[in-house]
Amino acid sequence: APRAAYRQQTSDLDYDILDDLRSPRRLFPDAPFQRNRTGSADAPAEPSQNTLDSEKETAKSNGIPVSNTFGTKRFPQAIIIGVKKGGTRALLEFLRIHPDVRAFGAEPHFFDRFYDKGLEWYRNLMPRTLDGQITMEKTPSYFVTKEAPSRICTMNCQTKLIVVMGRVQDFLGLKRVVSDKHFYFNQTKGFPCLKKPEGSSRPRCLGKSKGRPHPQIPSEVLQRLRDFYRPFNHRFYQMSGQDFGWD
Ligand SMILES: Nc1ncnc2c1ncn2[C@@H]1O[C@H](COP(=O)(O)OS(=O)(=O)O)[C@@H](OP(=O)(O)O)[C@H]1O
Repeated sequence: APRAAYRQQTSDLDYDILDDLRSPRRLFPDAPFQRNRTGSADAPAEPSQNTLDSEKETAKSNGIPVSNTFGTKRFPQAIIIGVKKGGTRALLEFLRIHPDVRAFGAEPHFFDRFYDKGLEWYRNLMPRTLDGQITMEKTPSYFVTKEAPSRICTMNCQTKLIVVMGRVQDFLGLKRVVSDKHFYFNQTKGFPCLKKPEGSSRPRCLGKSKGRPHPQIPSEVLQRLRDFYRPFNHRFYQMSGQDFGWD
């Protein structure tokens, strides 16, 4: 029988997508595996040594074991580095609809917490990719880790760093495959969710930790926050050449 690829881990990883994975449902449970897509990409960080040593990764889809020995584990060419609570999980999960994107599912926290484990440990976490596919991960705390940029550059200075903002498919040089037609606005969640894909599966939203109820914030606190962030926002508008109108 297929074994769990990774053991469960601490609670502060971004586990929401695992709501879908603990039962072995996936975002598109009934969709065929795209090339070498496996469950291993969705697992939490901290793989067991057995898993790291194992050449053969086995995932379960619809009760059918799927062996994945194709492709190569590569360092990510693109990393979503932030910002926290900016919709980074949604971005990664939606990008993974793209057949040329493969991602490690949980947050590996390599460049902030686990750097001493070494680059090979990190590379081993990654899903296998074929030529032309992009390997990705997301760990929003890299954005607030001062060592992260130089560490990422030590791995590969060409790594594309994504802060949730705009047209990511263009930035990654991907054909625009993922579009509005994949989503619908879910009133209960208050954000876009994936539509029912081809086949019999149901629409899917991200898990319970997304779309939390927000407290009422007193207007004077909001004003203080706006005043505080205004100069930073303006500097950012200048740097990016775009006025986001956050005032
Ligand atoms: N389409 C879609 N799907 C899922 N989540 C969405 C989406 N759009 C925005 N959001 C909001 O993004 C917030 C979570 O951001 P992150 O995934 O970056 O959080 S984390 O930093 O990794 O914990 C989280 O906000 P809060 O619920 O306020 O925490 C989500 O509501």
